Order: sequence, then C-alpha cells, then structure tokens
Amino acid sequence: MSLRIEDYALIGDTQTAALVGSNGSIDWLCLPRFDSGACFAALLGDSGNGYWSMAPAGEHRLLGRRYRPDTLVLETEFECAEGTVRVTDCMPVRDEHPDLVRRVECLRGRVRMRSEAVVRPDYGGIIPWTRKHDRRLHYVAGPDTLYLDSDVEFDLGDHATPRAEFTVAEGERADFRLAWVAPRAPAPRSVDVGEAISRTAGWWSEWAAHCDYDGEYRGQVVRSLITLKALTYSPSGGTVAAPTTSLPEKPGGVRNWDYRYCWIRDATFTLLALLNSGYEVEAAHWREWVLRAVAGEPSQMRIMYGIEGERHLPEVELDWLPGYAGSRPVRTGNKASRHWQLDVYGELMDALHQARNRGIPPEQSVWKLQRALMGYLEEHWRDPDHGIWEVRGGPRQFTHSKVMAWTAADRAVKAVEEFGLDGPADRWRRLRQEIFEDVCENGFDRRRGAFTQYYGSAAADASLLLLPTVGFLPADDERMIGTVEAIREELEHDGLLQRYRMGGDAPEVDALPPGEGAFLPCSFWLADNLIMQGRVEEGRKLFEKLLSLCNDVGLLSEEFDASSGLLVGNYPQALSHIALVNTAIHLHRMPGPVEQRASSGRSGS
Ligand SMILES: OC[C@H]1O[C@H](O[C@H]2O[C@H](CO)[C@@H](O)[C@H](O)[C@H]2O)[C@H](O)[C@@H](O)[C@@H]1O
Repeated sequence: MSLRIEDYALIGDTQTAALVGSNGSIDWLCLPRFDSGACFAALLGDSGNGYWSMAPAGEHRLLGRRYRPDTLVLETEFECAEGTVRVTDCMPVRDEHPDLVRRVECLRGRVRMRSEAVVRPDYGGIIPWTRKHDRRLHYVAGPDTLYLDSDVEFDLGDHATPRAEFTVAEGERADFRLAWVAPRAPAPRSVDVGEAISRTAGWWSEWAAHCDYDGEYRGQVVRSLITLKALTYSPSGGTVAAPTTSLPEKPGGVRNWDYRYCWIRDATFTLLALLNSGYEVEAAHWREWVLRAVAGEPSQMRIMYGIEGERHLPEVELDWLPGYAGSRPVRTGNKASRHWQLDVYGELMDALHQARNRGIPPEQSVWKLQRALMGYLEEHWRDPDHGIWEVRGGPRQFTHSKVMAWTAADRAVKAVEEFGLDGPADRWRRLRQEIFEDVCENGFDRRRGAFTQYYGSAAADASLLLLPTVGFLPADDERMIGTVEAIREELEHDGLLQRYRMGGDAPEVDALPPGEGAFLPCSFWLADNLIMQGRVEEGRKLFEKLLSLCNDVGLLSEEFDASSGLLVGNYPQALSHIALVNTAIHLHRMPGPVEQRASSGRSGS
C-alpha cells in the first residue's frame, strides 16, 4: 500500500462507492451495496487483494485531477514523454446493475497504456474463475459475477492478473465498463460509455443545482453535499458514516472500525445539513428510513443500523487482510451496534422536530414515535451510557448524553407549544428543568468553570461544544465560555481538537490503547462556538484552516494527524462533511450580536 488516504477520490452510484487513487488504480469497491464484500480491497492489503489500474505503461506523472464541476465524475490526467491522457471514471446512477465505467482519452501525442483488472471478491480473499469471450472478461466466485467489457483486449495470463496494454493517439479513446450481476441473472447488455458518463454528470449537476447556499464557500459546500448524497443509500434513504472499513485512526493502530452503516446520530446530523441547504426531498426520505429502522419498542432501538435497517451487525476480524499501513485488525460489523447511547434519543427528537419546523409533510406515526421515545426517556435518562464516542470501557454518566436527554424533553415541549400536538407538556417541562439542574450540578466543575466529560470527572470533552448548538445554553454564557477555554487548553494541538484525552494520566474511558488524530468534526464545532460567541474572524480563520485540510478534490476523512500532516480514519467521512456544511452556513447566516444571543441554539431553550 503506497498511497496516502488523501490520494483517493470517491465515485459512487448512491448504493455503493469506489475509491480511485491518484495513480489511476481503483483500490476499494464493495458490490452490490456499501456493506457488501469488497471485490477490490488493495486499500487494506496489497495488489493480491484486488484492484483495477489504468495509467500510462511507462514512466509518467500525475498532471492533475478534478471532478467535473458539481458532479461525481472524476477526471485524472497523466503526462509522460509520449503525451498526455485523461482517465474519466464514474458509476452511473443505477438502473439494472451496479456499473463502473472508465474512459481513456489521449489529449496529446501517442501514449502506451496499461490496465490490470484483478477482481478479488469477499474482501480480497477469493481468486475467482476468470474467463474471456472476445473483449469481455467474466469473473465468477460464489454470489459474485462480474463482467468487464472493453474496447481493448485483456490477456488472461495465469488468470491471476488480467492485463491489457494498448496505445491511444491524440483524439482517440478506449472505453471500459465493469458490471456486477446477481447470481443466475443474464449477462448485462453493453452500454455506450460516453452516454453513461454524460448521463451521470447531468444527474449530479442537476442534483447539485438544488443547493440554496450561495455564500462564499459554495464550492466546498456543494462538494460536501455531493459526498453526503453519494453516501446515502438511495433505495432506503439511510446514510453510511463512510464507505470504508478499518482505515485507521492511527496508522499501525487498532482503532479500525467499520463505518459502512447508518448511525442514528450521524444520519440525524446529515438530515440537518441537508435541510439547511435546501434538500427537503432527501430529508423526507431520511425520515422514512429512520421510521422504518426504529419501528417497534423504544427499548429495542439501536444506535446504528444496516442500510436497510438491519440490526444484526456482528463484529468480525478479516485475518487475511494486513490492513491499511499495517493497521490490524481489519473489521467488518461494529460492536458499538449493541451499545446503549443516550444521546441518540435527543438527536432523533431534534431531527424530527426540525423536519416538522421546515414543513416536511406530517406523518401520522412520527408524533406517536416521539411520544413513545419520551416515555422511555423519562424512565431511563438517569442510566449510565456509552456516550457519543461509543467508548468500549463501560457505561458512565456522560454530560453530553444528559444534555441530549434535555434536548429530547425540550423538543417534546416545543412540539406541544408550537405545533399544538397532544402530550403532557407540564410533565416534560418539569423533566427538562430536572435534567438541566442535574447537568449544571453534576456535570459542571465549579473550580474550573467548565462542563466536564462525565459526572464527577475533571476532564474536558469536545462533545460539550454542541451545548449551544442544541440550545442548552447560549454560546456567550460564562459557563460555555469556560468550557470552550477548558477544551482548548486540554484538547487543542496545532489549532485542531481531539475528542478527549487519551493515555498518560487521562481517565481510561475507552479501554483502547491511546492514539488518534485530531477529530475534524469537533474542530468545526469549535469554529461554530467562536462564531456564536461573536469571535467571527477567529472562527473563520479556523474554518479556513480546516478547509485547507481537504484533499485536492475537496474530501475529508474523520481525523487529521498533525505529526505526519496526513488524513487518518475512514474516508470520506460524512460527519466531517456535515460539520463543514454547517459551519459554512453558520458563517454565511451569521446574525447580528443581539439576534445571536436570542437564538444561540437551533431553536433556543
Ligand atoms: O473511537 C471508538 C469508536 O469509534 C467509532 O465511532 C465513531 O464513529 C461513529 C460514526 O461516525 C460516530 O457516530 C461516533 O461518534 C464516533 O465515536 C466506531 O464506530 C466505534 O465502534 C468505536 O467504538
């Protein structure tokens, strides 16, 4: 594995996604869904785990790459002594099969190209049967059948590495298309690659045109929204946290998780970012997904689900994969799916409230669900939980979790007050007040003048930056100013924030060996707080620093490792892009100081 995480770009069809390296190699692709086994898994191993390369055969260099404006169609240009070529990659939005198309065009001179199409189903573990019929390759292994059609001839060699060498002269092109079909399904019909690329570009630019943010960071906001749309499984409306598993939070470390699932928390933040940018249709679709996923008893609600609402996500280690930069284990599934995390009730109540506020057409079952959630919360808000960071070191009384229980009560009260819905508003008002006092009494360190990670601790935690955002306290309340200071003192390194302290004398909350990068969403939340405190230029400076961490095609992972200057963690990560969109909107809509104090939260308290 030689590429950095930021060397990859994303293409996808809103049901799955691929990572294309700046060297022209596709090193990650799960088919047919985000959470299926990968047939290209070199990202987490080596060439033996599957990839599809496309680049000049001789010595060459990357001239540059970009998405076609406002699309998910990627163009990578290479230069060599003989000339210049462009490789265009995309995944057409699906009609029958998942498809990946590639077009090679010679822009100048006459260039000898090489492509290797090494399909390895089941996360790079299986060498499939590979057959050739004229210019079609046919790969079969268990449930996976793939066809590669091309304008050039591949040599099967020893069947392990199908390889094509071909020459394109200025003005000439060669087209390729890889399709996955279900077992026993007929072979796919051939497609016109040029038409598929234009159709895909048109689809994305039409979608991007609905964005109603017209501030100075529009380019970065639209790129983030396109990324979020690409991570949203279109048949259900569920958004995956990232399309990858096990990209490490620390190279060589064990904090390697599978993010190809839908967290209620992350999906809720996605909904809010979409609502804030003019995407009501997606918001309504998300609500359908969430209602189906959480249907049933609130006591059985999960904190995350599969893309169709599946609950069984057992964590398994894939021992044949050495991991990205040797970071073992590579995992699929996620043990955190069995956690109880109190904050998700607040996030869900808030999202449903915001959807109602924005006029997403009412749905009978929504209020019924919200009432059931409140009934459950009234009984359980005092219970310890695993918290927003999904710690594996046992449950605690996390302050942020309690604040999210307050948020749930607040949104329930508002539903009655502002929408005339039927419910015990007085009881919820008392609950809201009780939680508020509990947090201020037990989650606040008077000596330090700051809210703390969990009741009784002295530790800072970056999740507390969300308190003004949900309206628990105004950003300029002295307790929040103290909290922001404490967070910066303890968790800020090179201007970016970690989630909480690890190692040394820090409390051992997560039961994992210490070491991870700066957590990018938290750093955006710090910028939000500075902006809300009226320190707009400081907030803008931090925001622009964060923008500078995006790679050449505008993508962010979950974390940034300041010592190496590299992105780390799963990629591209929804939470980071959501936070980017929200801060940009925040800066753009920044109200005057008086208005700001009156509505420091999403909807005040
Ligand atoms: O660091 C430990 C945990 O890390 C992952 O969770 C993180 O990602 C989630 C998805 O974006 C996010 O919702 C959560 O707040 C983050 O802490 C991982 O999925 C967990 O299994 C792991 O324990």
